[in-house]
Amino acid sequence: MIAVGQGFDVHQLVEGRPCIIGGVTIPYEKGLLGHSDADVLLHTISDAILGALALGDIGRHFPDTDPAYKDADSLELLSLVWKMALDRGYRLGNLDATIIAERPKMAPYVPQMVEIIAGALGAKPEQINVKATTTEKLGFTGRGEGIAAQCIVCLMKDMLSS
Ligand SMILES: Nc1ccn([C@@H]2O[C@H](COP(=O)(O)O)[C@@H](O)[C@H]2O)c(=O)n1
Ligand SMILES: C[C@@]1(CO)OP(=O)(O)OP(=O)(O)OC[C@H]1O
Repeated sequence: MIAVGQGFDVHQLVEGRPCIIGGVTIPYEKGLLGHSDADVLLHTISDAILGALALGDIGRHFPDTDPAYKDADSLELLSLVWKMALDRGYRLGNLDATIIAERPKMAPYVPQMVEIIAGALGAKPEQINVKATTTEKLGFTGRGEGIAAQCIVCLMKDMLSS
């Protein structure tokens, strides 16, 4: 059986916060604002996995009103989400994600992001694609007010498992 899911997330860029994307702390003058560490890429991947499992979204499982998730490490949240997939007998087929940001430049950090995501999902780097695009200075991403990310995942399980 194959299950696909998609995710989309946005976080505002502000001064005085670290810029953590795909588990990598990127040197930049601003960082992403959120209840957690605001890792927009790991959030969209988590949402895509939850989508494939028909389990809602990360806000449902880790509410932003719960102090337990204040400054939470999104890699830990992704690991909890991935356990939900494993518990249901799924493994990763592949994952394709896009970071939408005018700045900072993501390309130098993408290989490290892929390694981190593959590690969290027990996958090979070949199963993970992370890419980035600007919006040619248009819109909130183009003005550098925020960063968006989207993702699609394909999960697979043996027809004999429930
Ligand atoms: N924040 C970003 C945005 C883009 N890139 C890389 O630059 C290439 C060109 O981007 P365009 O928006 O002009 O298509 C793109 O292919 C990305 O590899 C980046 O590293 N960081
Ligand atoms: C990740 C959570 C954790 O409380 O908080 P935020 O960092 O605000 O991120 P968001 O993308 O709004 O998702 C909601 C929450 O699950």
